[in-house]
Amino acid sequence: MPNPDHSRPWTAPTATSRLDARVQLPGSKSLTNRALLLAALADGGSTLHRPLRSRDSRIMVEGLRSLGATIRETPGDGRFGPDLAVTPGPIRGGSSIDCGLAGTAMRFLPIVAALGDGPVAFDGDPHARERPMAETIASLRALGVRVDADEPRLPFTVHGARGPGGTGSVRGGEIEIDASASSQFVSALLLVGARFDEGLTLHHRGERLPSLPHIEMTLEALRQRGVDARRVGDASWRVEPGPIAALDERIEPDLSNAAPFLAAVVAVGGRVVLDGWPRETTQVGALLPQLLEPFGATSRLADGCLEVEAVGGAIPGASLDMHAAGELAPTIVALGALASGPVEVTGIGHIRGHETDRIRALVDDIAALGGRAQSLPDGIRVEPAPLAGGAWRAFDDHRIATAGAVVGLRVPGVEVDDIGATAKTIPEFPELWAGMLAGPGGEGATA
Ligand SMILES: O=C(O)C1=C[C@@H](OP(=O)(O)O)[C@@H](O)[C@H](O)C1
Ligand SMILES: C=C(OP(=O)(O)O)C(=O)O
Repeated sequence: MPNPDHSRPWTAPTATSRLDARVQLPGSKSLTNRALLLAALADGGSTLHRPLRSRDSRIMVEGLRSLGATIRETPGDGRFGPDLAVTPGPIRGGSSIDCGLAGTAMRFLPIVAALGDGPVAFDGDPHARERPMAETIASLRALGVRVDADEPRLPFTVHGARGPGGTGSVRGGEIEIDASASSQFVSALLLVGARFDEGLTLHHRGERLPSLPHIEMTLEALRQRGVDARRVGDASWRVEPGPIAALDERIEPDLSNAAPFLAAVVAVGGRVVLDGWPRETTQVGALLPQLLEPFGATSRLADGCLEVEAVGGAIPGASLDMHAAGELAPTIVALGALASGPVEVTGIGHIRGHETDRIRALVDDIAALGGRAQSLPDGIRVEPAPLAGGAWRAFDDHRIATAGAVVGLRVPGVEVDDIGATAKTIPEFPELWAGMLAGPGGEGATA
């Protein structure tokens, strides 16, 4: 699926007054794509209310349609578009799926394809071919599923177990993988494991396990659908075989995409209220109030909204281990570029395999503005330095693009080369950002 908004240059607006804004964010990518996939494997029809509508969710919708699900748009009550009604069908082969740059699609859909009745070819954007995929291929082979792959990455073809020469079904049982490069390898197998004859017992053996909250999200999504799914050891999980119940679900706003809006409060000072902040959630973005505290932000959850306040001015330095929340790291590093003390973020070596090599991208972008950032074996360190306007390259990465927006709040003339990269998970970003800066008075920024 081509990226429709490719290369849209954008001058990041600079804030001219303290923030006073209320923001409503579109649905969570991680929750939407899990709900879509589980609905396609369920025992009846499900409706997703207020789903995310973005490139990554469209890729998941198209992929599941190719694999046999019927997915229709139905009128919704959300600001960001229609609901999605999903009717499962027998998993079928015979298609090609373009995963774009969506990690959830490229890791989750091949495991679904293993249940099908023929070959399914997977590919993606040029950079998707560089993202780690070895464990997807190895785990399918360990499950007895044939995968044709010249290299341990995209493109490859999965031969569904019900197809010619297949074993008729995926038996499941006990397997071991190394999920050091991505928690999505674990989530993918757990999401589909209930449809294996013997369910699945999965062990991770490797030097680190990033993004544990995303695995917890997977387990919870399964349990909400009546599947017995649980952690059975430090890095071991079990999913019992059985039906996946249909479920109508209202998708929470994307709390990870709240990161730049909340970082803006630290950068500029003032107050931002985020609507629809869940009291309980499995989203890793729920850690944001705690992550922003060392930078001087205070947060309050009341009446279903999160209110974040900061005084503005000098941003203190900080040292954070973000292994559980790597997807939030680019935003924190952007604050680091504006801080008056050193900011070090560690535990995030694996984000070199995200949409782009995020550590390199951030080091280069900060350097291009005259800043001082340095790559560490498992992270990044930013030293205080005066910044000047200049080019900020997005590298097709939504979170690098929005990190540029955060820096631009205090540095006039930051030119993000491709704000269209935000179409991956938050296509409305430029409008929402402008709305936040305009505030109730409508005069909070220079463009
Ligand atoms: O399962 C998911 O929905 C995700 C898991 C995480 O992946 P990694 O473990 O590769 O970081 C996260 O960074 C990504 O944005 C979404
Ligand atoms: C790493 C991310 O995405 P993906 O799902 O493509 O891995 C992300 O959104 O920060």
